Amino acid sequence: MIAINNVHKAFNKGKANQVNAVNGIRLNIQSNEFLVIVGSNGSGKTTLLNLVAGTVFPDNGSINIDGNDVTKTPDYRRSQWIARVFQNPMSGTASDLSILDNFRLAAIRTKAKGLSIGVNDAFKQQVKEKIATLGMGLENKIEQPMGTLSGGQRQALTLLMSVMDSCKVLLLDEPTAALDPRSADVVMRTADKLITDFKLTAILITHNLKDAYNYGNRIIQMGEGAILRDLSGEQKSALKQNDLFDWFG
Ligand SMILES: Nc1ncnc2c1ncn2[C@@H]1O[C@H](COP(=O)(O)OP(=O)(O)OP(=O)(O)O)[C@@H](O)[C@H]1O
Repeated sequence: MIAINNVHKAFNKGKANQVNAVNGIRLNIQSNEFLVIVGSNGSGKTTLLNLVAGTVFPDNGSINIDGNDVTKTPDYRRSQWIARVFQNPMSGTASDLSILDNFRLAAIRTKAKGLSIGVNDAFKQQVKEKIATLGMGLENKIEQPMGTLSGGQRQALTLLMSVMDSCKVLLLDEPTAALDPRSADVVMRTADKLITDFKLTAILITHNLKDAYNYGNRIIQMGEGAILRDLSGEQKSALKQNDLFDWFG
């Protein structure tokens, strides 16, 4: 689904403060793979995600998504394949608008899966049914402004709106970093369920080693712009949580 072929990305190129953020990475991510990326601060995780999303272009190498060479394709044109959820729960939705209106906007923007656009009761009912699948009781609050919800509730709705798009790839950049542990737990479980239900290919960046252990079917550790470890399937299942802590020893 995603092929990253010998990709390099340096910042401040040719200057004394040049940083080789991504340093010749080769990575093939299969359809339905849920890849977790861990690594120390500054190891290049977000830059790698930005390269996949198209907000940053590589200096060399190529990137393919779903069989298309997207190396020079800007992010807004990659959104036909890719949805992205950021750390900040405020970044994905409009605070002053109701939950319903946020879904209406998302439906207009993306021709969201399973939603026919309109102001009628049928649309409202469809939104309620989608939101009910989160199991958070938010289907009874759809007239409430988004800004009145907690960060966790908002992040769960952002996730739902993102994946209802026709996307095949979900990028999660520390989606729970701003949340309390309980909300973080709800959001991660929601993400996991949506990834399974919508058969998505997903990449999660996290500093939470418990989440890195519990979620995903492949894990890579990055260091200095390179992949230090890459474990998938049974190798990941065989990992102990302490092994992950040892990686950062
Ligand atoms: N736009 C930029 N301009 C200059 N340097 C940058 C830019 N973006 C990233 N870098 C540098 O590239 C390196 C990798 O940064 P990146 O954000 O990808 O790391 P990260 O692993 O996601 O870190 P963290 O865990 O702290 O979020 C860092 O040294 C960072 O300072």
